[in-house]
Amino acid sequence: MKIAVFVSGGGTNLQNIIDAVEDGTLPNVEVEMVMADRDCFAIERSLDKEIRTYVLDRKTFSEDAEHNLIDEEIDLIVLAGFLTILSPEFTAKWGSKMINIHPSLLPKFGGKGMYGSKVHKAVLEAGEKTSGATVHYVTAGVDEGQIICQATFDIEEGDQVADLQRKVAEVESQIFIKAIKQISEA
Ligand SMILES: Nc1nc2c(c(=O)[nH]1)N[C@@H](CN(C=O)c1ccc(C(=O)N[C@@H](CCC(=O)O)C(=O)O)cc1)CN2
Ligand SMILES: NCC(=O)N[C@@H]1O[C@H](COP(=O)([O-])[O-])[C@@H](O)[C@H]1O
Repeated sequence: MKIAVFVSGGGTNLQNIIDAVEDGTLPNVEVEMVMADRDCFAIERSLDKEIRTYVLDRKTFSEDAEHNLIDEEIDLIVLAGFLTILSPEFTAKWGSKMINIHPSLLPKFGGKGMYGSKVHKAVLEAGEKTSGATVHYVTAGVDEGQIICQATFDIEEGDQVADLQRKVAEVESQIFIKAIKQISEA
């Protein structure tokens, strides 16, 4: 299964995918290309593994990404810490072959404006006792696609944003690889 990974940030989830391919956890997955919507450390992680890497303008990302995908026979697009909202045209074409990981238990704490540490801040301010991560298909509406899998963790007394970021990263690594593996074996 040939995948394209879209990134915007540190690339922790991209690295988890690269590592899972290399260690045999994802035996029939190949990371064909990485596309970034800004300069970010995920690009370094991609170039380090000599993966074809594009850095696109976020204002025209959907159109430019579509151009790069033509004739590549990509089986799955994976949004890994990706922060640009994709066009309705792009999601209509790729939605059934495109997944995203979100750092909350959707449908809570999702949608436009809810990304990165903003999510964890909102979860803490709401007084939630648990949080987690969600893998879902991607539709025109932000974070509204069919949920594929979720993982939860307890929020402990005194937890701050950094604690939730750490706990989310642990569960994201588990469920993202699990979801990609399930799709690759379907
Ligand atoms: N059409 C879709 N595009 C994207 C989806 C989706 O479900 N449908 N998921 C997001 C990922 N995401 C949460 O998981 C998410 C990403 C970004 C935002 C957001 O509010 N972005 C800001 C800009 C932030 C920046 O560029 O620094 C904004 O658009 O104002 C919310 C949720 C990926 N794309
Ligand atoms: N709504 C999108 C969003 O908030 N994505 C989140 O960005 C973080 C960094 O990802 P990365 O380290 O893989 O770049 C991850 O926690 C991911 O869930």
